[in-house]
Amino acid sequence: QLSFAAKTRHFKWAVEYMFWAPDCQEHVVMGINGQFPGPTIRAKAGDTIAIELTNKLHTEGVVIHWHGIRQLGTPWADGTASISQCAINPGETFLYRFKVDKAGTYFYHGHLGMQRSAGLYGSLIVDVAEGEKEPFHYDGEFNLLLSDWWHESVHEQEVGLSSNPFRWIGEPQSLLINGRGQYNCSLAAQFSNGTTEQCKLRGNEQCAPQILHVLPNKTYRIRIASTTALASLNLAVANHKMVVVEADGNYVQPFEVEDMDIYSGESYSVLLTTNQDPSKNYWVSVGVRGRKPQTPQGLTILNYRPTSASKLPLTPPPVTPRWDDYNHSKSFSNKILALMGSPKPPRSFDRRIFLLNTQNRISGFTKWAINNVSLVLPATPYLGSIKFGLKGAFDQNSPPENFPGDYDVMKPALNPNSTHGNGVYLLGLNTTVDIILQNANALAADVSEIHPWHLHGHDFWVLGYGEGKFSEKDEKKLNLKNPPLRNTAVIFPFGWTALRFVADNPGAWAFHCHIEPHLHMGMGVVFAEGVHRVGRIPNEALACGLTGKRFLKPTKN
Ligand SMILES: O=C1O[C@H]([C@@H](O)CO)C(O)=C1O
Repeated sequence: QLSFAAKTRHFKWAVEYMFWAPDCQEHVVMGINGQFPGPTIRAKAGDTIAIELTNKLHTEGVVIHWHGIRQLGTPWADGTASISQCAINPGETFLYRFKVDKAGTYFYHGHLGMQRSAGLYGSLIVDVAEGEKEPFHYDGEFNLLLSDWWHESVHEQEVGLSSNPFRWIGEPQSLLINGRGQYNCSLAAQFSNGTTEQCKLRGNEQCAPQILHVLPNKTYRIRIASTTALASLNLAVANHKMVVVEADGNYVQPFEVEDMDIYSGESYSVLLTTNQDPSKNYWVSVGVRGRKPQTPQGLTILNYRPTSASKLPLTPPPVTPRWDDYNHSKSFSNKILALMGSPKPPRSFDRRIFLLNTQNRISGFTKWAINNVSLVLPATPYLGSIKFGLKGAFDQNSPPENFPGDYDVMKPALNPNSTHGNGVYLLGLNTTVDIILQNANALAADVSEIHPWHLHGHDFWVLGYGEGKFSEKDEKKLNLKNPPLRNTAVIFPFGWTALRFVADNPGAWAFHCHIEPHLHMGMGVVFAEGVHRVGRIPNEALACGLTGKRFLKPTKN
């Protein structure tokens, strides 16, 4: 007798600051239950996850977002401060209870201020339901959670970004693989002509690399997710090709690559076959793309058993493609197509919103704005204020659907001034929405940066990427046949990206650049749909701002 009953998986977590040495230098990180990164959650599709999260920080609130989980029917568990819930105060506990409905590689992270940059993250892996099969075979698996790390505290970073004159955070000191990097030494020092010392690690240090132990002639699934604050990354395994099979919890048409780009907020699964000389070990390298790299590669080793793991590879680590070789990045992104049989997008849209991304100034402060509105989150979370009709909670005017037709995206703005805002795009329930993300020149001439945009509560189809300003002639380039479903998609410098989704999940949802300092500087919008259909929101999610005042008063409902 087979039992297909889904389980509820219970966890008790405490979030706290602790001393840790992610890259061999001790600093303060945000940990969960004494671990950095936080514990890996493993569940099966259809399971319910129940996490009692206690805030053990001394002076600040906290929330956790379950990145890639759509929160169907539980929008209050999305973990976005000021959007889906009130921040959990020090000493308080909040219950995150939600269903993981779709197998895939996911992660979780803080979503208040820049707490993700402070190290509040971990992996969430959903296996196929009992009795179901993945559409590919593998003998074993690994999980790589990639991040970037600064020695300056996140508090200093936040204040710098919000100061006039502006203080940029600069490039990360280290890249971390599963929370481990090496700052003052390199595993591959012998191959560089620099002055970096060879790391002398025993293997039990917090910064010692996690070695991938494999057997010859097997196929391994490597799950890769990026929760970087800033860096776009490229991953390669020396001498080995990878076959991409999953992106953001959706199956893709398998394709082979020698290296892959991964942007903050994205996840992938690749298959790697151990068909190389088993008497050797091989580098796994992670390097910076899209910004001038000033950060050494993150490294670990693929170790063929029974070869000793301490035997270093005899050749240098793979060379990361040039940071500004965008053709290489575009070629990778354009290969990602939905696996045959995946859900197809509706043939047409009900509403198309153009979102122009610009870097701006507001009274001398440096900001990012969308259609000239830089997002400042309100004190009352949108989910509650919309549901209870508390009109004073945020600007009731809809934010702009478009930008001036004569805006030159190839040049710095003629007038870089912008305004703050907190309005919401109210979407008709079950309507099909197109988003054209339009990149532009930043404040400085000839500069346009990569921005990975992440949507909460939904997956979208990526209909295409293009150069310059989106125009009518681009319409026929859109892929309606087999576009991939994702929750994160990049806009390339001076380019556009077209997305389509169905607004079928009652709730209030963030849509934002996943670069942490950019979100801090206002680079996001909020969508809401069908909020009147949302069930009973837990009181703990409402205990602040105007909803707090309302429900602290004794009322009859
Ligand atoms: O938002 C940003 O600010 C800096 C730079 O534009 C100004 O210092 C940078 O590289 C960003 O991505």
